[in-house]
Amino acid sequence: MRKIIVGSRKSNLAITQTKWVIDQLKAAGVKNEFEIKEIVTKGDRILDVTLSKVGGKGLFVKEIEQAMYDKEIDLAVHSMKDMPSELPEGLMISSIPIREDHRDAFISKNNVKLSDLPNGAVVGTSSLRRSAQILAERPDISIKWIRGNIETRLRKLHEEDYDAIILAVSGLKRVGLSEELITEYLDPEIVVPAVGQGALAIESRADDEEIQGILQAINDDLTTRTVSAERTFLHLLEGGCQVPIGGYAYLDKDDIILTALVGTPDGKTILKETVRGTDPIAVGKEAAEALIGQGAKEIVNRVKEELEK
Ligand SMILES: NCc1[nH]cc(CCC(=O)O)c1CC(=O)O
Repeated sequence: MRKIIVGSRKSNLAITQTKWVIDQLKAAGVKNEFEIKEIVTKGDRILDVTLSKVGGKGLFVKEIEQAMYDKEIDLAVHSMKDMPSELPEGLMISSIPIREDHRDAFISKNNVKLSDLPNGAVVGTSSLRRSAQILAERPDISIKWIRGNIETRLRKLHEEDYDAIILAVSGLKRVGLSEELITEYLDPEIVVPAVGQGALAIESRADDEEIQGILQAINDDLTTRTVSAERTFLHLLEGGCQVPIGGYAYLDKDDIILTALVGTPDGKTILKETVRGTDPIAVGKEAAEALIGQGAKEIVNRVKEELEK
C-alpha cells in the first residue's frame, strides 16, 4: 500500500493541524502509512514587515505547492483562510474537514472587554480585516502590528505594550491553549471572520485520483457548503490583494446565511451584507454583487494602490 507523504509548515499550529488530519483519516479507516515532511515557507521567514505588503496569502503556500509538483509530498494541510481564492494549475482542494470555531477571540491583559478598554488603548493585530473592524467600533483605539505565531503573540501581549490582541479561536483551540485565555468571543456579525476561518483545506494534485479518493473519507459536506459560499464571494471581490475583507456563512437547515464585509483600513467605511439562499455559489455571488453595488470594488482598488506605494 502506498505510503502518503504529507507536507506541512513548521509552526506548532501547522504540525498540529497536519497530525489532526492524519488522525481523522486513520479513524475513518484509512490504512496507509503516513509521513510528515516539514517545509519552511517565505511567510515563515519574513517576520519583520507587514505581511500585507510583501504579497499576501500565497506566501505561506508557495513552497509547499512546489513540493507537490515535484512529487516530494502527496498532500498538504493548510488553514483555509491562508488559501488564495484561485489555486494554481494542476492542484486542487480535495477535501474540507469539519470546521472548528470560526470566531475571532479578543484577549486582553486584564480581561477587560473591547468596549471597556480605555481611550487610546493599544490592540495588536497584523490583519487589516481585524483592525478595520476594531477601529469601526472603537475609533480611539490605536492598532499596533504584531507578528509571529500564536504562542509568540501571547507572549508579546504580556511582555510588550499591548493592551489586547486578537487571535482566531480555532488556532488557540487547535494548539491546545485554554479557552480561559479568551476575554471575549467577538460576535461574527460585528467582527466578521476571515473567509474560511476555522476550516482546513487539504490540497493535492489534480491528477492524483487515489489521494483524492482517500481524502473523501474526511470531507465534511456542510463545511464545504459554507466555505464555498464564502470563497465565491472572496473570489469575485479580490483583485489578488490584501484588503479588509471578511465573510462568514452558517447553515439554517438547507439555507446558507452569508455575512460579507469589505471596509477601508481606517474602519471609516464598512460595507456589510447578509444574504440567504440554498446554493452556495449563488449566495456568494449575490453578496459580492450587493457589495460591489455599494462601491466595494473602488475600496479594493484604492487599498491596492496604497499598498503598492
Ligand atoms: N494568519 C495566520 C493564521 N492562519 C490560520 C490561523 C488559525 C485560524 C484558522 O484556523 O482559520 C491563523 C492564526 C490567527 O489568525 O489567529
